[in-house]
Amino acid sequence: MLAAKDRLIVALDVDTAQEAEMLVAQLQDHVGVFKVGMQLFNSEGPEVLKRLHSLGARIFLDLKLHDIPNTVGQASAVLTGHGVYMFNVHTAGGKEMMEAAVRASVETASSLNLPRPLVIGVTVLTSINEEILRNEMGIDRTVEEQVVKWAKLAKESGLNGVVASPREIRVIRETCGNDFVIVTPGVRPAWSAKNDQKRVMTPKEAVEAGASYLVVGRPITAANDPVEAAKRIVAEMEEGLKC
Ligand SMILES: O=c1ccn([C@@H]2O[C@H](COP(=O)(O)O)[C@@H](O)[C@H]2O)c(=O)[nH]1
Repeated sequence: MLAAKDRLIVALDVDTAQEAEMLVAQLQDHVGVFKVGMQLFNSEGPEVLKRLHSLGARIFLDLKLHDIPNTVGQASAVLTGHGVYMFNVHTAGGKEMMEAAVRASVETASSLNLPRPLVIGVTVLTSINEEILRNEMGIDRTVEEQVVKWAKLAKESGLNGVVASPREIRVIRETCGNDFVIVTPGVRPAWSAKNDQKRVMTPKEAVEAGASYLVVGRPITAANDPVEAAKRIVAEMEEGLKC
């Protein structure tokens, strides 16, 4: 079983490689994975991955690919070639698109002799609630129903797991089993602000519910003392693992 620390993914939502490197240097003894998302990647390009890898960071590349199958397949091959630990696509892109991502990733990892990255499907973003789903997006299902529908499709398409809010973890586990990876943002300790996250739970609750990995950004990176914040979150996760 993964230790609490190894389940914590810190979102490096900063503009520069220098800021990201400082966070990695401070936090790498306290967390398992660092997430490079569209802000840092679009600002610094793939070079930032090399820089963070050279510090020993394990990277979740969160670019949420969503396009036609051929384009996503080709892009997945490129992302796999960067040697990342995990990357993601939108489940809303459909089965053919997800299968193309998995196929390209498996083939590229094998031809470059790299470990195969985890390919993860984003379901309903954690900033979306029932009202937004229905009134703005025109989806006539509950958030939970929609998340489960997409999680099943991700599993059928060969993905390793999904991104979902902590609130849907139990039902995804029941539907997709214990080996399915559940990566969960929308994690907020009682002592931090919710910001734009709508479907949240505490670190202890998310781990208790069965999360594989927790993604936490601002509660750590915007804290006065990021190391102390990460340690508090890991301690809360450890409580959850005991239950
Ligand atoms: O549904 C999703 C998918 C991705 N994210 C990403 O996770 C982090 C969360 O950061 P916080 O500062 O802890 O809110 C961020 O990089 C998002 O892009 C998500 O929040 N929800």
